Amino acid sequence: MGLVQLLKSQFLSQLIICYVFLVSGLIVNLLQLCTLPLWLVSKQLARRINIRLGYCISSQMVAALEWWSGTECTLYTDPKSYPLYGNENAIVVLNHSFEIDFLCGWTFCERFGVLGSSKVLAKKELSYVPVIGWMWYFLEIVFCKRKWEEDRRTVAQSLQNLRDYPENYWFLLYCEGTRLTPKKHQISMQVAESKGLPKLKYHLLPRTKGFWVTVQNLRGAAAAVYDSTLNFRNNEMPTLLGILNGKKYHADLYVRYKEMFCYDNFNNITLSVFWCNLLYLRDLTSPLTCRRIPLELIPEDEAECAAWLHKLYQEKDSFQEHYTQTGRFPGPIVSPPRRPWALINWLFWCCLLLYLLGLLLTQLISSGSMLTILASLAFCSTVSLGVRWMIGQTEIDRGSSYGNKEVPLNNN
Ligand SMILES: CC/C=C\C/C=C\C/C=C\C/C=C\C/C=C\C/C=C\CCC(=O)SCCNC(=O)CCNC(=O)[C@H](O)C(C)(C)COP(=O)(O)OP(=O)(O)OC[C@H]1O[C@@H](n2cnc3c(N)ncnc32)[C@H](O)[C@@H]1OP(=O)(O)O
Ligand SMILES: CCCCCCCCCCCCCCCCCC(=O)OC[C@@H](O)COP(=O)(O)O
Repeated sequence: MGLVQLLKSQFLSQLIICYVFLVSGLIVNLLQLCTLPLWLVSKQLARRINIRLGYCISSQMVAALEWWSGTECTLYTDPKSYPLYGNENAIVVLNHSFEIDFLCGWTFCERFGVLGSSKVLAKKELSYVPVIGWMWYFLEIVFCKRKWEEDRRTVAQSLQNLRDYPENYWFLLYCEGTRLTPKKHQISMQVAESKGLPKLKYHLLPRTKGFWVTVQNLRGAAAAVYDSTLNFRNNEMPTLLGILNGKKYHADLYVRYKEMFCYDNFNNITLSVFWCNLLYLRDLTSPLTCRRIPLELIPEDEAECAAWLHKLYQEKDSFQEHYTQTGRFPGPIVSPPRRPWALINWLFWCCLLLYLLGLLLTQLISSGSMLTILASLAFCSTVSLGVRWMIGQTEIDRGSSYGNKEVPLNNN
């Protein structure tokens, strides 16, 4: 083990990273709170400021992945769709199998310049997590209780609010609704069987209502769906603690781009693909090629949209099978390079907060008061326990019981 690796694995280094993240995060949360009156005066300006404040927090986690752990992220996609990424609003559909899949998603957001503005349909419980959850409140993240009777109205309303968002964003949807575990997989395949759907090997059965409501409410605001499939090399199951330990992983992300909708109803679909190319790609040399999926191609009818999504997941499953067999996704690699901004932001907060910590410690030691020193130690322990609890939110073993309950087999 080299000296740098040894340094990264030390508890003290990790404690410092967590301290900087937590304190800077709380400062940013406070600044976000201060923007509240501005919402009444200029909503768009308040949103733009919050995008930048949010970036200060989320980019620290991206910096930890890219610069501390040195994790590499490879993108497999269509070079012709590539210039659109980050320059249009899009709905991203991603598999939910890994503890740090959200962080890899963030990394791609960072590389395409949409990190501060990126959105997600997140479970309500995450809104209570200090720093990240509180930041999300100001970034107008859409929360759901995973109870459709309650969500159908609130989710639609929150999505409507995003229609006039001032900067480009990616809206992330984990249609599986929860992380993959063997038990959840087994139960969801029972549901698939009861619905007469083919079984999936690598995914849970997607929940279709969130996807339908998102597509319906973002029509005209988002241009496309980026169907993304993530995997890690060497069958690794990366963790946030691994990242903090400086462990390097290699993520592969496939964003599909095939002319996959040209088969069912040749005449109509061919025509719409042609118009989509005209509208979005301005490339008429190959009118049958549907690169990323334009929103116009997704059925408006709820049942048809659900069937469309189920088919998409069957195809996602085949991409994972391809990855398992060959160790790569289909298509060319067009990886965007990491940018320095996340690192610069991180170094800024490190310098500022370590300087302040140094001042505080000097004062503490020179005061010589045992009570103050003990109180400070107790405070530090509480902070580390708090951060450990936050990290626990990303751990699959500590995940929710959603999708764990057996359902009657005759459920149609
Ligand atoms: C170029 C680069 C491209 C890409 C880069 C990649 C990504 C970057 C993009 C953006 C990054 C942005 C942010 C990332 C940061 C952080 C994110 C972190 C975490 C947040 C993630 C979460 O919190 S996931 C959990 C919350 N989200 C969801 O649940 C979404 C999916 N769920 C739904 O859509 C649901 O439908 C719902 C939530 C809207 C409602 O749920 P509810 O349970 O009430 O209803 P359902 O309809 O789903 O359930 C009833 C139906 O389901 C059937 N059923 C029952 N049991 C099961 C089962 N075990 N499995 C499947 N289906 C089941 C049941 O039969 C009912 O069927 P119906 O036929 O009646 O529908
Ligand atoms: C600079 C680096 C500092 C790192 C140290 C600080 C760590 C702080 C950790 C913040 C944690 C907040 C993470 C929110 C994202 C969690 C993503 C996630 O995966 O959520 C799970 C849900 O999708 C589904 O839940 P389940 O039903 O599977 O249960």
